[in-house]
Amino acid sequence: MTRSIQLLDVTLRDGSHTMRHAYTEQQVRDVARGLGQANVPYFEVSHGDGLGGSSLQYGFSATDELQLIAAAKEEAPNSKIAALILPGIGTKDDLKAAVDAGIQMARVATHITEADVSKQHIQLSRELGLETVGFLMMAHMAPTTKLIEEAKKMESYGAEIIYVTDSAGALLPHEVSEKVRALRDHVGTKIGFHAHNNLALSMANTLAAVEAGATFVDGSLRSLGAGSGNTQTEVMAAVFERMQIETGIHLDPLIDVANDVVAKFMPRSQEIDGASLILGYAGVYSSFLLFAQEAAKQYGVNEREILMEIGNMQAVGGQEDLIFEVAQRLAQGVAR
Ligand SMILES: CC[C@H](O)CC(=O)C(=O)O
Ligand SMILES: [Mn+2]
Repeated sequence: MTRSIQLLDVTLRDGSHTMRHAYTEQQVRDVARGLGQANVPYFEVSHGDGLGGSSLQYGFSATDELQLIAAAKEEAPNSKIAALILPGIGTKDDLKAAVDAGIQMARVATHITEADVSKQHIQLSRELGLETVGFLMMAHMAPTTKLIEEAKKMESYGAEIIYVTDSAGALLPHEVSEKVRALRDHVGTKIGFHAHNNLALSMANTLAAVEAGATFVDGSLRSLGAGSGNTQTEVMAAVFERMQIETGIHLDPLIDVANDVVAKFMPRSQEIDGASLILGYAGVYSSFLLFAQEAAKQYGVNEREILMEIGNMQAVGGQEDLIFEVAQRLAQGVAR
């Protein structure tokens, strides 16, 4: 029997962190057109922190995300466009507006232990006729039993796909296998996996997820995403083709858009440098990287020390302010 996988590209959302939320409409059009030509089934467009993320706390978007979603839809009418939404950041009105702009999938994201807050957004997403994902972030921070408990809540609210999201790029392949297999055995939804490459494990972890039963996997072109980026979409498509796993994707135009479009505007190539390695090692949210670098510069302290301390504190998304507090304390030589 031929196996098939749905590939979801997050260049135009997770990549937005690395682009400092400054995607132009033209860049989005060019990437979306390429993804459409390559027959990529799903791709995500929005501020890096999801709908409504444009703010002082997370960074203002240079271009309104609804305008970017509408432009992407025009360029890739046959791909399904997803938007991420975090309850507490994106409102129900943001979700309705995104539907008018052209999304067909909502990915409702919460911290791994906080699925309760996704109820209203998941229910609304279903009412709006969207394909609905529960996106459990920072999956390394909870034992598998807790993951199952939280996933079951999302399933009961109406989620059709539940993601194990390795936001920090901290999971090891055997841990991914265990988590995905447990979901497969205990939850009735489809299962997805989202990786970050901070420990150079994103591809290995993605394959572990697929072998354990995930049928949705995320990637970004040239790995353009937070921290060291995500599993590289075009590489993943090539690997799946070699494994005779059906994705429906045309490899050549995908490689073209990665190299002729994305590589031309990305601020730097996605490598694992000292700081991004520490994200994975210490279990820190990948989108904290640029904040830590900024704080290190501002207070004249070492960015790796900040990230190690943030990892020890088990900081979670929404606690970006802590990064600056830690930097200030380190500059003053004050221990926690
Ligand atoms: C909400 C921000 C975050 O970037 C979502 C995500 O992609 C992750 O947790 O990895
Ligand atoms: Mn991510």
